[in-house]
Order: sequence, then C-alpha cells, then structure tokens
Amino acid sequence: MENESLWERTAARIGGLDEAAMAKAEHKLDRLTKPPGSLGRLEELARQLAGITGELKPDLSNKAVVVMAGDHGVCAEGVSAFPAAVTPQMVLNFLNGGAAVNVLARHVGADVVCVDIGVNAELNHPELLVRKVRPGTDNIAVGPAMSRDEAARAIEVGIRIADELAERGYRLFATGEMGIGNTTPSSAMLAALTGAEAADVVGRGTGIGDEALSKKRDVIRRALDVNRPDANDPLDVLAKVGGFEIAGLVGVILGAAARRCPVVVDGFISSVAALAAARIAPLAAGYMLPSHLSQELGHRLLLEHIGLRPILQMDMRLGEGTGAVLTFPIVEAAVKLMNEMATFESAGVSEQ
Ligand SMILES: O=C(O)c1ccc[n+]([C@@H]2O[C@H](COP(=O)([O-])O)[C@@H](O)[C@H]2O)c1
Ligand SMILES: Cc1cc2nc[nH]c2cc1C
Repeated sequence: MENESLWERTAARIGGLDEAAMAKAEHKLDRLTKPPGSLGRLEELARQLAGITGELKPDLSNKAVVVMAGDHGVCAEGVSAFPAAVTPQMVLNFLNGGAAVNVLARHVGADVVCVDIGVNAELNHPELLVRKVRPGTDNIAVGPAMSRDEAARAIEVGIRIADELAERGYRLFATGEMGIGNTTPSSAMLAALTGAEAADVVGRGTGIGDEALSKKRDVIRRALDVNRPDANDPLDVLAKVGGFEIAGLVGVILGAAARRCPVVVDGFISSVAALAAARIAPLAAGYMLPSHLSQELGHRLLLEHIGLRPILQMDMRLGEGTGAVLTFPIVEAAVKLMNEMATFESAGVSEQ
C-alpha cells in the first residue's frame, strides 16, 4: 500500500522459507556418508539455511555483527551495576577494537558495525554510524520511553543498515547491543508481550545485588502500570517500555529477513528484539538462527516464546553480539558439511 511506512512495507515483504530448497537439502543430507540425522543440529541448520537463502551452497563468508548502542532514562532509578557513562565509553572501545565482540569477530572473520542510535553523548569516529534518534530514552518508570514515531524511526534505522550491508555483500548477520540499563526495558517488554510475571523475567543484568534487584522488579511493575503497553501492538510495547537499540535491532532482523539473509540472535536483549520482530512479522522467525543461552533470568522462557533452541550454553551474559559471533563458525560449518562431504555413491560406501 502506498501510505505504508518503510517498516510496514519491509515486514510485508518477508516471505516463507523456500520449501523446495529445504526438501533438496534434506535429500542431499541423507545421501552423505553418515547415518541419517547423525549430524544433529548441524543438519537442521543446513536445512534452514537452504530455506532462508533458496540455495544449497550459500556463500555466507561475508559476515557482520551490528552493535546498536543506546542509553536509558530508567538508569536514574538505580537499576544497573554500572553508570550510564559506560555506554559511550564502550562504543569507543568497540571502535578501537578492544571489546570482547571485536576479539571474537576477528577470531571468526566477521566485521563489527557499530551504530549510535541513541547514546547520550556526542560521539565521532570515522567508523561509527551515527543514526541517533535521540540521546537516550525517557524513564519508563514514569512515562513512555519514546514516542510511537520515534520507535518506528528506530526500526527503520535498523532496516536501512541491514539494506546497506546487504548491498555491500554481507550475507550473514548477528545482532549485538550496548546500553547500560537495557535489561530493564527488555524485561518490561518481555512481560508485556508474553504476559509473564515481572518477577519471573527480571535478572541481574550487569550484576546487581539483591537490593537493586528488588528495586528493578518494582521499577518494571511501575513501568507496566504507568504505560499500559498493548500486548497486541508490538510498536506500542517498544515505544512505551523499550529502547532505541532494541528497536534498531528489530529493524536489522526485519531487514535481513526481507533480503532472505540469516540473522543470528544474541542474548537477552537481542532476543527481546527478535520476539518483537516476530510479533510484527511472524515469518521473520524463520530467518533467525539461535546462538547461546544467556545467564540472564528469563532468557530460556523468551527463546521458547520465539521458538529458538540455543546452540551454545557458555554461561555468558555480556551482550554486544558475543554469543552470536561465536556461533558463526557453526553456521558456516553446517553449509560446508552439506557441500563438501562425500555421498554414499561417490565414496563407494555401502548403505546396508
Ligand atoms: O546479552 C545478554 O544476555 C546480556 C545480559 C545482561 C547484560 N547484558 C549487557 O549489559 C548491559 C545491560 O545490563 P544492565 O544491568 O545495565 O541492565 C547491556 O550493555 C547489555 O549488553 C547483556
Ligand atoms: C564493561 C561493560 C561492557 C559491556 N558490554 C555490553 N554490556 C556491557 C556492560 C558493561 C558494564
């Protein structure tokens, strides 16, 4: 429709997985020199990647992790173990290549794309994508994080970045984020979207103690009470109790799915973005690849709601896209196995 915005048009463009390519992948996997199904989740991944890309041999070697950074007004309530000033400091760390995600990205041959979508500082660096919607959200404990229009704009920032990266040849994406305080809006969104009890989905984030944890639970209850987000309207939930980097990642996921590119979903915050993306466009879930199970309380439940089964369990809870980047080699290995292994016929191995 002509009057539809970019995010609505993008969501509408997302199609189902390519069933014919998945059937071909299944047939191919069953001809390889191994007992049927014996490569377990790797076979599942190979099939899904065929369904996503429509190819049995997709070239996924150009990989990027998009790290969206934003600040949160709710930090004023004392919900994090770290001060908000760490957000811009960590953005500079990403740009200087010194953060965990940089090390892991170098290790697996992926690029880190850092985006300022809502950091409360003026940051300049030749490699920083400055797409600031506003320097930080408002405090969700007293009112909405942002306007509906800002939420839509933040989603569209993510869509445009996925588009630009796909134009530059990137084919495999990972979600990453940085934002002191962002486990609070993430838990609020999770409770709002699923109806889960706040107490069951609020964790320790960067490592708060018992006192701050009970304050954080109270802040989330107040945020839901004051804002009354509409569970059936994901944009309303994002605007009222979300964050700019979360909305930006919704856009990255929708943009990647619309271009038939796989996107590996990182930890708790990224998974909340994935849940919101799946509520906006249910078919987008097919383009998501799981990564790890975060230690953050509520992540297991969250992944169950999206239908993602984590591949790794490393007791991580860092964010930045670290778990997703660590999963890249497994994703690439799945494609290689399907294409480089000998078949029973070619290797002269008896099947029975
Ligand atoms: O990805 C996760 O599962 C995860 C779990 C806990 C914390 N984090 C990171 O820690 C920050 C948010 O924690 P907090 O305590 O400030 O809300 C933010 O920068 C996230 O990237 C990330
Ligand atoms: C140091 C630090 C690094 C991070 N990376 C992602 N979230 C983070 C939070 C903190 C506090």
